[in-house]
Amino acid sequence: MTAAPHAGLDAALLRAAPAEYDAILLASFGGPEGQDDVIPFLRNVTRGRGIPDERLEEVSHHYRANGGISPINAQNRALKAALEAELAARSIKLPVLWGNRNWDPYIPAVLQEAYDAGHRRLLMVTTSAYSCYSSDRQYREDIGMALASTGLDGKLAVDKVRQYFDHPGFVRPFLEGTAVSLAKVRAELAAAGTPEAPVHVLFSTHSIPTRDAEAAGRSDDEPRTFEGGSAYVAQHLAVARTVMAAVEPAAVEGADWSLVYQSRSGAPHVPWLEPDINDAIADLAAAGTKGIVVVPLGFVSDHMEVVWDLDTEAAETCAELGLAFDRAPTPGTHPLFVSGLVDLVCERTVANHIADRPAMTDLGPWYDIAPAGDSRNFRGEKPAIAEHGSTVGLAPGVAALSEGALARGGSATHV
Ligand SMILES: CC1=C(CCC(=O)O)c2cc3nc(cc4[nH]c(cc5[nH]c(cc1n2)c(C)c5CCC(=O)O)c(CCC(=O)O)c4C)C(CCC(=O)O)=C3C
Ligand SMILES: [Fe+2]
Repeated sequence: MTAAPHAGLDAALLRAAPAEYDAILLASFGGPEGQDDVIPFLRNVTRGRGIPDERLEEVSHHYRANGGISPINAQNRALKAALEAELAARSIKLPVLWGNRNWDPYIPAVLQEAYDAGHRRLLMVTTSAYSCYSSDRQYREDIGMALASTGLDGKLAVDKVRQYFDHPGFVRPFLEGTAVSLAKVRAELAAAGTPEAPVHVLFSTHSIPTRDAEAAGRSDDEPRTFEGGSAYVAQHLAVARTVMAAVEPAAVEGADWSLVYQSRSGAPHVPWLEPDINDAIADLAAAGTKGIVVVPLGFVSDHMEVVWDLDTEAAETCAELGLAFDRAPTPGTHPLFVSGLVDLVCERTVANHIADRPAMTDLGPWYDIAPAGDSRNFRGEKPAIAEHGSTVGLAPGVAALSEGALARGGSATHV
């Protein structure tokens, strides 16, 4: 047992009492499904920033090269089906609705359909595990804005499960995958006659602006310092360490590891998290590393960021430098991940309630209700659900998340 996270706040305020939900909302990013969708999709992603289509065309090359198709929607359809099967196997009668932030089926339409079908209280599960604006608050704002644009605020309640970066259902598939990838790279080096050659594990996640990282997982009322300067970095470091500690000692022997970043965009003068994975690979090669295992720790499925930036670009960097390379799988529809997501739902439900809140790092279990101001939106704050003191997305009769809606919702277990 370790100190409770968010020691400066009453931890009970960040735990939601179990409630009676009538559907699960699987919320994701969305992606284009053909060449004609690419520019409209990118306009959605960069909405409100006035980026000209010519500039959008420049960032579209990975979609263009793949027939204009992102793998992400197919992966979410598969995840939805897997969740439905797991719920049915446990006799949990909650339908799974699917909605995206940037492509059809769009979240506002899905909320309207849910309401028209008689649903009144949804529990959102996102395809995003860590804390930062893009992976947490932006989803909560998009629900807030959708409730406003549909006029459903006060009629349809939407809550959200905690960020699950250190839930065993998310971590264990990486643990398995890292061991397998290490064995493959070792075998390749052995076949080349250099079984003792140094191998390095690169845990890779999405780079974000440094300012966004620093605002992640904290509020102005609760100044708190994190390893690496932010909750976003600290969460990744803690999970990476957990994975390395759990992988077979023989497999990790002689293998060092580090956290690296990928998929940077934005203006060059704005600082983002570094080092970039390709720079890190070049530095490691110069220092004598002969094999690279890439673990896409920041991602839930093998979407475009993974298949392009890792399987294409990082793999090419390794090939050019003569390094052995293997990329571990993302959780995708791994049975442990699917059942872990259902467990996260059951933490919040009255029926089939699970009181245990497992977490594999000292940082978790992360909160159900974000502290006020958490993961700030520097482009202008919007109303967000699942935030302490917010009145958006609440069930009728619930005054505010700072009052009667909250109670200590079970106990934390570090596993
Ligand atoms: C932290 C994070 C995640 C992980 C958490 C999560 O999963 O949510 C994530 C996921 C994803 N990002 C994706 C795609 C894009 N992200 C962009 C732009 C940006 N992402 C950012 C951050 C993140 N992004 C940021 C700080 C920007 C800069 C602009 C801005 O401040 O918004 C752009 C615009 C063009 C460009 O700038 O390159 C695109 C097209 C897709 C779909 C992939 C597919 O189609 O398979 C997915 C899953
Ligand atoms: Fe992104």
